[in-house]
Order: sequence, then C-alpha cells, then structure tokens
Amino acid sequence: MPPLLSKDAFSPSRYRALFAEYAISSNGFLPENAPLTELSDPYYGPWESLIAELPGSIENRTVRDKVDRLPVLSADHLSTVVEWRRAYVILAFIAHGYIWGGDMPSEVLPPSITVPLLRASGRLGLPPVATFASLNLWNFRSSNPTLGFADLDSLHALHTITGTEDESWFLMVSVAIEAQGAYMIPAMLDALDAVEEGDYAAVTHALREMARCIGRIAALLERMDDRCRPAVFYHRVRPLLAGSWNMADAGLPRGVFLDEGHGHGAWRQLRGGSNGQSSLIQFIDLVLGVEHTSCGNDAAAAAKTEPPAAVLSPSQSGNCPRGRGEGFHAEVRAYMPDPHRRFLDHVSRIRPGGIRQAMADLRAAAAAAAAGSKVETCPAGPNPIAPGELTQLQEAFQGTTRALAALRNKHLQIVARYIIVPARQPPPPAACPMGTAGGNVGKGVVNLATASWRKTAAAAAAAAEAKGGKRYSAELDLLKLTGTGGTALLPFLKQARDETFRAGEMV
Ligand code: HEM
Repeated sequence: MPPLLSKDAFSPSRYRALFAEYAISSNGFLPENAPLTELSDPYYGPWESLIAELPGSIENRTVRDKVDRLPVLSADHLSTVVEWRRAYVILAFIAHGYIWGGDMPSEVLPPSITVPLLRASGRLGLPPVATFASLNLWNFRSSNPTLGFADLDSLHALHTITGTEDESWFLMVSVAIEAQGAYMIPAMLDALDAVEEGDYAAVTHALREMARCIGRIAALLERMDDRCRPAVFYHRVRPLLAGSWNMADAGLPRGVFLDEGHGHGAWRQLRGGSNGQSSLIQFIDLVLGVEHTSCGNDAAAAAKTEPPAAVLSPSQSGNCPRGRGEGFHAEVRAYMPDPHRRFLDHVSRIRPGGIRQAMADLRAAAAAAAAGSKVETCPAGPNPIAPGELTQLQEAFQGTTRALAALRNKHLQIVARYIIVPARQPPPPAACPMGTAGGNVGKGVVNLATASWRKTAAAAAAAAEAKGGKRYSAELDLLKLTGTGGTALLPFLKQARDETFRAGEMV
C-alpha cells in the first residue's frame, strides 16, 4: 500500500537538521535503510551462531546450556550505530530466550549476555530488555525495498524467538505501520507551525490527511489475522517476549538478576517488548493533544517496583501509585531509543496541549470576539479565525481524533482475539504442533500464559464454589490479565481509547 502522499509533499528537507538530531529518517522512526543483517567482524561469530539457531535451541531446551558456555565478548569491536543496534537486537533476543526458554523462568541472566547487553543498551539509551526497537524498528528486511517499508507483504523479521511465520508477521505489521505513518511527522510539524502562523486552512488540510493516514494504519492493523494465529501468538510468542516486571505469578517475583560477574550485578524489573512503545503513536497523541493518565498496571505491583533508570519526560504524570509516578505512556518513553524519546520531548514543548489546546484557545477568542470583548491577541496564533474556518477546523480535528479512537478500538478487538479469547481456553497439549512453550501446564511449565490460565481456572473454581456450583463467567479475572509490558489489560486500553475520543469532544 503506497503512502497517501509522496514524502516530498511536506518538504522534509526543511527538517533535515532536526531529523538528523533525533534519528528520524524518511521512514519515520524506522531507519532509512533496512537494518544490518550480520555483524561482519568474525569476533562476534558466537553471537551470530546463537541467534541463528535460537528458536530451535529454545524448543529443545539447549539455549541455557549454550549461553552458559558462551565467552563474555567485549563490545569494543562495535563501531557504527547500526552495529550497536544489531548487537542490541541479538542480545535482547537471546536474553529472553535464556530467561523464558525453560520449564521455569531463569531469575539470573549470565555475564556473557548481561555485560555486552548493558553496554549496547547504554550506548543506545534503551533498557537491557527486548523493546519495540529491538523487535521491530531494527529487526526487519524487505524482499522488495522499492515498494517501501509500508508494503507489509514484502517485509520479514530478521529474527524471531519462535521461528514461526506468525511471529514474523506480528512484528512486521508494526514495521509497516511505522513506515505508513512516517510522512505524518513532517506534515504535522508543519501543521503546528501553521497554527503559530494562523494558517488555519493548512492545519485543517493536515488534520484531514492525518485522519486518512490513521485509517490506513488501521487497515494494516486489521491484517494481523492474515498470517498470525491467535493461539500461536498467545501460547508461544507472548510468553517468551514477556518482561520481568509484574511477573511474580509467571515465576519472577524479584525480576531478573543481571549478573555482571565478579560479584557485581543488580535485580531489575523491566517491562517486556510492546507496541505500546511505538514513538509514532505517541507522536500522534502529542500533536493532537491527547493526554493519557493511566498507569496501566496493577497498583499493588507497581508500588513495589522501580521504573527503569532512564530519562523520563516530566510532562505527563498520571494517577499512579507513589513510587512509580508516571502514566504508562510517559513511562514507556524510557523504552524508546534515546533520540526518539528526546524528539517526543521536543514536540511536547513546541505547543503544549497540541492542536486541542490551540482549538480551545481559538474558540475562547472567537467567543470573546462574538460577545464584543476586546481580545488583545489570539493566544493560539496571530490571526483571528473566521467562524466558518473555525467550524471546519473543529470538524477536521474531531475527524482525526475519532479516527485515532477507532484505531484504538480495533486494537482492543485484536487484543480480545489474541489474548482474551485464548486465555479462556485450556492450553494446547505439549504434543500439539504449536509447540511446547506455554502449552505445558500439566508438565509444570511456568510462564505468562500458564500463569494467566492457572489464575483464571482457580478463580473460576472458587467462584463456582461460592455460587453453589453455578457456571462462572471468568470476565472479571480476564480484566486482571496482564500484557507483556505488565499492564492490566482491558481497563487500560479502554481508557486510552476513551481519552482519545474525549480529546475530540473537548473542542
Ligand atoms: C496481536 C497483536 C497485538 C496485541 C495482542 C497487542 C497487545 C497489547 C497490549 C497487551 C497492550 C498493553 C500494554 C502492554 O502490556 O504492553 C498494548 C498496548 C498498545 N499497543 Fe498493542 N497489541 C498488538 C498489536 C499492536 C500493533 C500492531 C500496534 C501498532 C499500532 C499496537 C499499538 C499499541 C499501543 C500504541 C499501545 C499502548 C496503548 C495505547 O496507546 O492505546 N499494538 N497492546
């Protein structure tokens, strides 16, 4: 699917210096060129061999043995940024394979992975865990680059943790979405400028374009079902990509100890990889002025744990328990590459409250003018706005926020199909071709999928007993299901959708 407009239509060359500073390419938050497929220095051969056979090593339970025999390689031979990214991708995948690739999760990550992973993640400004950057942004190739990275059918993941086509497709849907949304970045920066200049027709036009682009993103999201089966996602992929935060039920009550050797190391509790870490969606929120306040997590678990040590924007703070402090959306910025996090901070400073606040200011000024009060200057821009123009702008803004709320609604439906429904069904037997990870409740495997199932089954039994044996709806317990990022799923996602919708109604 080609982008709506050519990338040149919104003169990205204007932003060349800005985009260079914040590592934004003509593919948005994706790199300009497809990521490196191999570290050419033979010194890193052991890493390359391990990642090449990772799914098989997890499946036959040899991954830990192999990692334990791996030497601690120095990161000093990495030089270019694309090499650092590749090292981070490899090591984050192996880390998850090591932690979750056994019957019980491993509470300790050995020095052979911890030491270089800490170097690579520190260099890139990311936490030492699989993130949207390692799984998606820097983990793809295209079999037909001339079609652009928004062409989902030609995208393939460089690495997956399960070796399944389902996982590759799951990861690539997000890559295509990032590419599809890329041209909105200069377009919306132009729109913020146009507010400043009082060129409201341009803002209206940009908002309409944005709504159409969000529609295309929604169409890509809907293609998830084409090649990613919910049961494979839920029982195999998701448990292996889980983080170490809020994972007590899944067997990591203290998180993971990152062992640096020689008696050094630290316990860390980190969110797992999640599309919620996409900078693109947060960029759209910021420009529109959609504000999120949910912590997206179980308050008790949140209060016990620390956010990752990374620079966080103070701009968004939610109604979160003390000790955690930020809303989910602000907190996951620590899981974005450092330049992208700084870019979002930059955008939030251009016009706090985004176009929503500008609309509110314009409306107040127009109302004051209609009432005959003297308006010294219009706070949203230098030019007063004509009533007809204001109506058009308002409609365009509402159209865009509705499109974004509809996208979040589609996402909720996906979450229902890929998490809620499979969580209600018993795990497949170990012998099933879907594989073993997560399908081994009876054999004592402990991970996110089996923990959710045990919780639901136990609650159902208890409730059935309390109700005199009546059939129990597991609905309430499903509300407590956690995402790979550690969130209490449905309330959080619904709140994000409703906050989006409300932003449109506020103008
Ligand atoms: C099978 C497909 C998917 C599933 C099961 C899924 C699941 C989830 C879950 C569980 C969360 C809660 C946060 C967390 O625990 O990390 C979440 C959040 C989020 N996801 Fe997805 N997701 C899927 C695909 C996508 C895709 C393709 C996108 C790309 C647009 C996306 C965008 C988001 C965003 C932006 C959030 C943060 C909440 C928000 O801002 O609305 N998800 N997702």
